[in-house]
Amino acid sequence: MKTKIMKPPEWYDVIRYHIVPPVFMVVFTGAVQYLALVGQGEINITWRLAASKALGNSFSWGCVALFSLWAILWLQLPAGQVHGPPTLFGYRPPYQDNGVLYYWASLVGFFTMQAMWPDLSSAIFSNMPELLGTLNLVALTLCTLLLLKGKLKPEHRDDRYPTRPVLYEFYTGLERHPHILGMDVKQLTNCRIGMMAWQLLILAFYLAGVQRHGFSAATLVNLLLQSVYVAKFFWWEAGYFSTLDIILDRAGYYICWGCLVWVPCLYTFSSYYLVAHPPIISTTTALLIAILGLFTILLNYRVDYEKQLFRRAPDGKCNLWGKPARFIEAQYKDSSGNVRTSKLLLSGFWGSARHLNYTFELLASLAWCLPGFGLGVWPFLYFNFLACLLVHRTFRDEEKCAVKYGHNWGRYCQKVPFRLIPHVF
Ligand SMILES: NC(=O)C1=CN([C@@H]2O[C@H](COP(=O)(O)OP(=O)(O)OC[C@H]3O[C@@H](n4cnc5c(N)ncnc54)[C@H](OP(=O)(O)O)[C@@H]3O)[C@@H](O)[C@H]2O)C=CC1
Ligand SMILES: CC(C)CCC[C@@H](C)[C@H]1CC[C@H]2C3=CC=C4C[C@@H](O)CC[C@]4(C)[C@H]3CC[C@]12C
Repeated sequence: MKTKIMKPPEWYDVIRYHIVPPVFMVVFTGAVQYLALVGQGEINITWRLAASKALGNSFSWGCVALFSLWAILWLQLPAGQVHGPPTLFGYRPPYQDNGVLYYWASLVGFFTMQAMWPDLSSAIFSNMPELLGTLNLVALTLCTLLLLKGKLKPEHRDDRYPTRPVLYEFYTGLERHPHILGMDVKQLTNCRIGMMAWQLLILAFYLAGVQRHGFSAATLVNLLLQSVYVAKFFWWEAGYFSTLDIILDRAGYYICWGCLVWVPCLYTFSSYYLVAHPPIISTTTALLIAILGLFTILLNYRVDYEKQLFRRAPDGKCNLWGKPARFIEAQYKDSSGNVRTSKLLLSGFWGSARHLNYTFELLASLAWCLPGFGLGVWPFLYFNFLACLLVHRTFRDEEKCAVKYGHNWGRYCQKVPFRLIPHVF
């Protein structure tokens, strides 16, 4: 059975290639400057006020330069290497395998600086609009360089695709595995800058909140849950190199600007908001939220781990939930037309729904937003964004699998009919 690919109507292409990218970029880039002011409790947000912060100041440029150099340094130091999955042309991208060490070293560095300058965290909070302005400028410059590099000096054959409107290319990016100064750009932007900025910013916001209002169990739970989640990311970093962001997405505005600006702004927003708007939930409620959050983070990790364990096991031979793993063998063709075989797991969590990792991810994010309960909709901004992102990503991922595996993907979907919630959706 062949998968029939329908050609979309012309108006759809006009919207997709000409309208969506510029509109999204203007809205998202502007939203960051707006949100930075909302989080600080600013009531009169005007264009003039937002624009006055958008160029940054000496503090923001200093912080961004120092932190970027630190992240770059860790990608230049001698370290072990891990490889991502081969591209259709057989290239296996190498990555530095020192994420856990980088995570702990960054925390030690931050605490040392905080001890030397006790006002550091409060200064980070107050200068957040300028910090995001600086990150915006740096990220937009990087995306421009990536576009030029992709046009003039692409590194791999797989990265060629038909020429599209330039703003579309700027938005999606051109190359999948570009290198600058010998570093893998996505490892730098996604893993080392975006994820570590998330950790350091929420820590700074927590300390700024304590300096303003004293200790609160709710803000501690908000910090702890996200810290466990981010630490888990660095522990699992090698697994991240097999995800859509790395194997499918190209390095452009969506991924690189997203990790350099959107993650520091939106992913940290629940913590940022709590600095100027102290939580009102009780300590007991905070404890219950902590238990819910830790449990869902663990489950999210477990789903990813089951796939990793299965894919690494020779011939897929491993035990899941006390029984030998069951699977479907699915053939696909690489770019040279060679038929290869992959395995789709039918046991454990992957036999209950096709994307249970997303469901637990969403519940975990709800847990760290809940300390802001009673303070309106803003503390839940990240949860709402993530719900849209993950539902969209479910369809994007399944489209990729349907094209790759053809009727075998259909067989898998028949055996595991639910996407996110068993027996519901
Ligand atoms: N906070 C955030 O913003 C986000 C967090 N995440 C998290 O990142 C992690 C990784 O997510 P992501 O990469 O999106 O997706 P997955 O880890 O779900 O990976 C999807 C891929 O796994 C393979 N696959 C699908 N079904 C099976 C199966 N039954 N058996 C074996 N392999 C299968 C397919 O790739 P193949 O071609 O190899 O077969 C598919 O493309 C998750 O924990 C997720 O929650 C994800 C997105 C956003
Ligand atoms: C243009 C923007 C509004 C959208 C930008 C989206 C990106 C910033 C995010 C898209 C997918 C996200 C991630 C995927 C998987 C991840 C693994 C997880 O364990 C940690 C988080 C993350 C790296 C996450 C980071 C943000 C995205 C790249």
